[in-house]
Amino acid sequence: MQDLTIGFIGGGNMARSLIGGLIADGVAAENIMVADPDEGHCRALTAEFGIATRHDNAAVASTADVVVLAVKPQLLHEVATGLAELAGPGNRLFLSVAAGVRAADIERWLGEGTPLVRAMPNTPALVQSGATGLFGNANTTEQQREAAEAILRAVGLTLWVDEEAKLDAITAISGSGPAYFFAFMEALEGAGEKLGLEREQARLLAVQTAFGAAKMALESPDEPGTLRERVTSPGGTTERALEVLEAGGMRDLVNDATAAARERAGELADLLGEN
Ligand SMILES: NC(=O)C1=CN([C@@H]2O[C@H](COP(=O)(O)OP(=O)(O)OC[C@H]3O[C@@H](n4cnc5c(N)ncnc54)[C@H](O)[C@@H]3O)[C@@H](O)[C@H]2O)C=CC1
Ligand SMILES: O=C(O)[C@@H]1CCC=N1
Repeated sequence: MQDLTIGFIGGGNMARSLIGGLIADGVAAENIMVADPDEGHCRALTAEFGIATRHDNAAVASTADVVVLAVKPQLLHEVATGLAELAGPGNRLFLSVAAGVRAADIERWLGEGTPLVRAMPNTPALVQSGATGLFGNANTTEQQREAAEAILRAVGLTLWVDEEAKLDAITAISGSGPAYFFAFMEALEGAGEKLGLEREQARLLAVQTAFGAAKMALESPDEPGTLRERVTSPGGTTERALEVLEAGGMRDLVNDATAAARERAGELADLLGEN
């Protein structure tokens, strides 16, 4: 992994998160390059991580062992067809992080036989606490799968799926998931303010509590349900609050929200796969 050269096509939020995590994990800045038409994004990445940036996708892809496709799903067709000369059977590995674009479509755009891994990471990769689902097409070698996994493992947890459709579920749970937890933190911060705390105090308490709960849930042998029960004294304050959340349909809401996200991933795949 340390010797791999990694070329990012697109240097936005997700690329920045992955690059930050890779650098923090000890990958040399010389082994990472980014192509992005946005001068501001390029300058910011060079200033923050000391990596080289270009405006030319092919120039970056041609020097990379692994090409990470990190543009918006709607741009992937144009970007992939522009890199077709650098792809193909037995050639470098392409690693797409785009939500809702199927491996078969990306392979068709790059060229049949191209080794391709589809990944669904999330932005906590920036602080090496990401969660990524991975799916490799039939053209990938064991070594290439290991390379893809090593890149994503450097920034958090990785998990392979044997059916590509499961990536859409992963998108709904952990790809989009950080936004749900941030939204909950925002809500808790606002609620704290309404209850008379300073905004800053409420934010700190909300964020630290989310962190503490996540750390406990990760480190404890007990399930989240058991940890929840331990906070909930019979006849106490937590019980009263949870009753309100349950009565408001919290679980149904979470089911509906994640089903909607998964459906959107499928819609995007159908729409973008028409190209
Ligand atoms: N943001 C997130 O939490 C996650 C995003 N993803 C996926 O990552 C991909 C990128 O998303 P974000 O980073 O959020 O978007 P973004 O908009 O922050 O970044 C996209 C970057 O691509 C650049 N770009 C535009 N046209 C280009 C071209 N022709 N060639 C090269 N670069 C070009 C833009 O200037 C921008 O810097 C998407 O496909 C998304 O589905 C996946 C998991 C999580
Ligand atoms: O919202 C999106 O479409 C992307 C994919 C997962 C997180 N962000």
